[in-house]
Order: sequence, then C-alpha cells, then structure tokens
Amino acid sequence: MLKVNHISKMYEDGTKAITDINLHIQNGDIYGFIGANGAGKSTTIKAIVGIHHFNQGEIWIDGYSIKTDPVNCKKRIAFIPDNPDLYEHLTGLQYISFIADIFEVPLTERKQSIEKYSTIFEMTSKLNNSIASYSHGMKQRIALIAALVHKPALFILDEPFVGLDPTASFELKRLMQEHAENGGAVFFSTHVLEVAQKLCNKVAIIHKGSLVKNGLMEEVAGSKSLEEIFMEVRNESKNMDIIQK
Ligand SMILES: Nc1ncnc2c1ncn2[C@@H]1O[C@H](COP(=O)(O)OP(=O)(O)OP(=O)(O)O)[C@@H](O)[C@H]1O
Repeated sequence: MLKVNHISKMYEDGTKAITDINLHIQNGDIYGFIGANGAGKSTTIKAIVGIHHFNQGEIWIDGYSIKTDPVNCKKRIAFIPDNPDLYEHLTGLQYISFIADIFEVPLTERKQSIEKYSTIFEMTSKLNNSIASYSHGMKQRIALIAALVHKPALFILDEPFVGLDPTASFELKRLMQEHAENGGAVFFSTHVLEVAQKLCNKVAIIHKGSLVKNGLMEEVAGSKSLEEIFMEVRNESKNMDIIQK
C-alpha cells in the first residue's frame, strides 16, 4: 500500500533531516514510527503525505508516485498532523463538509460517516459551534472526523494521542485496529512506547535521520520492552559519539 524507497531530505538551511529511509506498509499493518525529538519522524511523514518535497528517493501509494501523481495518492490517505491547523471561523460541521466536498464524498455517505465518527468522538452536540471555541482536544477530534469522512485506505498520523483524553485515545486505538482488520493500514508516529508496543504489528525506529530498527514488533523488541530497545539505541549512539571524539 505504501512504499518509501530510499528517501532523503535536506532542508533549505542545510539541515540533513533524513537519510535513505525505506518503509513498506502493507494492508492490515499498524506500523509505529518512533524516535527522539528531532529524529526525523515529521519530516518523513510530511514527505509521505506530499507536504514536503524530498531530495532523493521515491514514495509510492497504491502504485501512484507522490511526486508525479499527488492527487491520486492523497485520495487514499487520511493525514492527521500533530497540531491540526483548522479554519477557526468555520463550525466543526462546516469544516468537515468542506473536506468532504474536496474529496467528493456523496451526501448520504458523508452524513453516515459524520454521524458515526461524531458519535464515537462525542462531538455531535458541538458540531455547530465555531472551531475557535473548541479546546485543543476538540480540534483534534474534528480533524480526525474530517480525515476519516472520505474512507481512506491509509491512515497517517503524527503524534495522534497528544492532547486526546483517555476516551478519545481509546476510541482512536479501536478505530485503528478495526481499520487494519478490515484491510486498511495505519502508520503513525508516537512517543508513547507502551501504546506502540501494544497496538502495532510492525515498528520502525529512526535515529538522527536514519532507520536503525525496522520490522515486525516481535522481531524488533523480542522479549524486551520497546522502551528498553529505544534506550539501547540511544546509548549505542552516545557511545559511538564518545568513540568518534
Ligand atoms: N523547516 C525546517 N527547516 C530546517 N530544519 C528543520 C525544519 N523542520 C525540521 N527540521 C530539522 O529536521 C530534523 C528532523 O526534524 P523532525 O521535525 O522531522 O523531527 P521529529 O522526529 O518529528 O521530532 P519531534 O519528535 O520533536 O516532533 C531536526 O534536526 C529539525 O531541527
């Protein structure tokens, strides 16, 4: 479903953010993407969803290239950024309808989706309030409902659990599992390693812009916790830095 082949990106100021990233997300996968602050998670995700260009490599979504066929790629994706930037002057419902219009979701279908997801995320009674009046978590819920309204095959989420209360987090995890069980795929970054270990069948660890571990959760973590693996990666890197100095 998603193939990331040897991508690298350097920002305009010369920062080499990611180097030679390879990922293969298949139907049924819940793929966790973990790494320290500044490791390159958001840069990779923004390249996948077509927000950032990248200097080398190629990204394929269902066989379409994000470089040459971004519209067909974006039709297949629900992207939830870490800090959704919504149109504050619209109501929640107007915003969701605007996104549904862009994705040409038929009226009956969108009505069903809006009802379903607004109920799940407890936003039904607030849909006609302006986005400016929402809390951070409510804005995230609206961004989720809007992203799910066009029934995309691939969910891509950057730090989805930050700011969500326990009920919304629980529902989101449930939706992710349901989506993967129904043949969709989920790729998400997180710092919540316990959640990643419980939820994901596959995991990639990025460190200083390069993938250092990648594969099935049981192979990457073995009998250890993901936190232990993460700390090992960090300590190995620190030791390498000391040796090189
Ligand atoms: N617009 C930008 N211009 C220049 N450098 C950038 C830009 N955005 C990110 N970077 C740099 O690219 C590297 C990777 O950043 P990125 O945001 O991808 O990390 P991250 O893993 O998502 O971090 P976090 O967990 O803190 O969100 C960092 O060194 C960061 O400073």
